[in-house]
Amino acid sequence: MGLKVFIVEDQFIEANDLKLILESAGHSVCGIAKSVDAALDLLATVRPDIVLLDIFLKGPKTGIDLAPVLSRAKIPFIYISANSDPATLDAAKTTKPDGFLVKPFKKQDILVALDIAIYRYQSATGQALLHVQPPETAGQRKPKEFNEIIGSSDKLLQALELVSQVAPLDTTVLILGETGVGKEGIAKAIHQISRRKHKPLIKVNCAAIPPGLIESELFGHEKGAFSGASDRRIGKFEQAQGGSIFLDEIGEMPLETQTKLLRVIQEKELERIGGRSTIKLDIRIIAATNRNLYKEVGAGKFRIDLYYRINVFAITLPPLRERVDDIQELADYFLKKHARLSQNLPKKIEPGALAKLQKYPWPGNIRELENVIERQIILTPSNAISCFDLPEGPTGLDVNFPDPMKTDNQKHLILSALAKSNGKVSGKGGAAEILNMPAPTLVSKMKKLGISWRFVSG
Ligand SMILES: Nc1ncnc2c1ncn2[C@@H]1O[C@H](COP(=O)(O)OP(=O)(O)OP(=O)(O)O)[C@@H](O)[C@H]1O
Repeated sequence: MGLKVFIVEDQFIEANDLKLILESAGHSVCGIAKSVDAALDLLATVRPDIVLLDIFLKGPKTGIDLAPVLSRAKIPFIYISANSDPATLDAAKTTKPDGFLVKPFKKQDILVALDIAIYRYQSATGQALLHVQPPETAGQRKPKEFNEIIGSSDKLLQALELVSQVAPLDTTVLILGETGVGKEGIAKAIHQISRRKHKPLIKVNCAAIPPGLIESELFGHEKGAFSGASDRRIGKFEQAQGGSIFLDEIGEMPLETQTKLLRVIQEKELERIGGRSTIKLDIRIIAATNRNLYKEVGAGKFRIDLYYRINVFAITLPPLRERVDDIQELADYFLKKHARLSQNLPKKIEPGALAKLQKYPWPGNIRELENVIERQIILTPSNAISCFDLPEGPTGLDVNFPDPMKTDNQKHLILSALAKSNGKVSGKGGAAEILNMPAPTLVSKMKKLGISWRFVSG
């Protein structure tokens, strides 16, 4: 059974397009209004399940003026707007919408936004609209696409159910969860289940790229785009052509880059830095963060329009302390994995030691569990592990201290910065400034990585 949708939109063609999209998906449209006053008149006679609400309308009042009326009547609503001016978006945000779509949008964006809005609304109010089934997990078995994701707790299966629903579509997915919960594994699974699986999945760790280089990393540059750009560089978005891009730690992206990213996502095209031609993109975006992006929006660190673009379909992965049922399976998996790597027989964990693992709060989640097990294997000469040496309180282990240079491609990043600074290491415009690190640290990293002084001009 479909939803009863009410449309508030002053453009006839757009309202009609929306109607066709909704009806083709089995929903019904119980009214269309061009102004707030017309909407109020009609809403006195019909009770929709949800309202699609344009911001700028005919007459003096805006969709933002109608929002509190809808909230009081307990009718969920999604803003649909072409307007991304910050003051309007901020005002819209304070009305707590159930979704936000930025025009232009695709049919699938609308349908997914409706499902999510209703699902969120039902979870928040407990008021069932009956049309959307929350994922069922009782007694359910894990699909084989998730063989590499260990665990079978209800909370994990609920998240995997959402993954199965969204993966085959081209919808943007936002994966949320604390550090080490397995967000990257989920991004890989989404790509693998999608029609894009034979094309690349390109990962970008937004926290690991120095702010001065992030744009050329993402969007590429032409030869001569800036001093030191001696070759054309194809950015990560282009490398992902036909496939998916995984924007990890998206909450760390500098505001200026967010503006460009929003454009790329909206227009589905980009220009390399210094380039004149426009390159059409066919990519699926998967983003992840361990931050509360909504709070970042409030603090002015994340653009609200990008937030809604990215947050089309969010999947939250539970922390390990809420998946106690999975700890034994995960521990056995890591025991076998490390036995295989060291060509030994796996050790067993005694019940008392397992109980200790199950009581620990795991601030670093699965990554921390794997580290603890690996360490204990080394420290235990016998075949059975009878005890784990775990810190009493939260360990601080793996808690957000992103080291901008902790990447496999340090050398590449340093060389790119040197190319951009024309070989200058310290001072204004120098590589150290671009990389946002003290010059002596950079010099010592260069020595370690064998980057020759020959390269450096001053
Ligand atoms: N369900 C799982 N089964 C097996 N291994 C897992 C599972 N989830 C995570 N891991 C392992 O735990 C480690 C951390 O996972 P991952 O890097 O995906 O976490 P993350 O949420 O992306 O962390 P961060 O926010 O720090 O980037 C990886 O080594 C991964 O292989």
